[in-house]
Amino acid sequence: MAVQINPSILSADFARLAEEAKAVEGADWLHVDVMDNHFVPNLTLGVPVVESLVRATDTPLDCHLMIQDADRWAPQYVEAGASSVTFHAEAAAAPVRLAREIRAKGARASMALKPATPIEPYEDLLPELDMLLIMTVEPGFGGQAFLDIMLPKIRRTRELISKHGLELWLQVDGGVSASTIEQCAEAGADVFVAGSAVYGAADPSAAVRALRTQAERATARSSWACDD
Ligand SMILES: O=C(CO)[C@H](O)[C@H](O)COP(=O)(O)O
Ligand SMILES: [Fe+2]
Repeated sequence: MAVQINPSILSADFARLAEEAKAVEGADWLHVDVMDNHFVPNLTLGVPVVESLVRATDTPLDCHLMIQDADRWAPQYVEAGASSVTFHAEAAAAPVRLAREIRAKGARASMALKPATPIEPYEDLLPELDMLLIMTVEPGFGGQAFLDIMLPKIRRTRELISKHGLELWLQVDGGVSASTIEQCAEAGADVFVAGSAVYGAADPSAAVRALRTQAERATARSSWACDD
């Protein structure tokens, strides 16, 4: 699968969301961080803003729900027009049922793991998912330092994906930048969320292109991609 770069609008100017979304057209997806001030200690946006963003950009929306009661809310983000919906494993009472509901409503189903949540208990669920998100910071805020202690979990997840012959995408989110994206790609990630590294740059589109080039080069020299 080709490398994908997903700018996170968490680091954009929320008073100019439509313009900020257009500033990264050419990216694969627009990553939208939904926070409820319960699952994480921060509050961002909800369904009405997602509906407006869908109308404001041609880039498909990758909604990352950092909210409690994911079983109740995630389907509403599909109805709002999100093309991919990620719920947290820690916030879903019935993750298999929820993933099936998201797919049945027409979006890609994705599950996220906080840094302290291991992948191993979820091995049998992987075929139910289109993407697995490994958080490389504690969720809640942009601009945090990348947790390189997550690299072994990325490697183990890539091994499970290969072992089961799955098409599952492996996303990393948090502290992904020019300094860290190559380690993530070499470990096995193929979808990269970048907030501050894109919106903090003078030219966000150029930052997306530069990150893509770095990730493609790192993937090409990685052992996991060569094994395919
Ligand atoms: O989910 C998130 C935080 O919980 C964000 O997507 C993430 O932190 C992006 O910001 P940055 O690239 O600046 O770390
Ligand atoms: Fe995110």
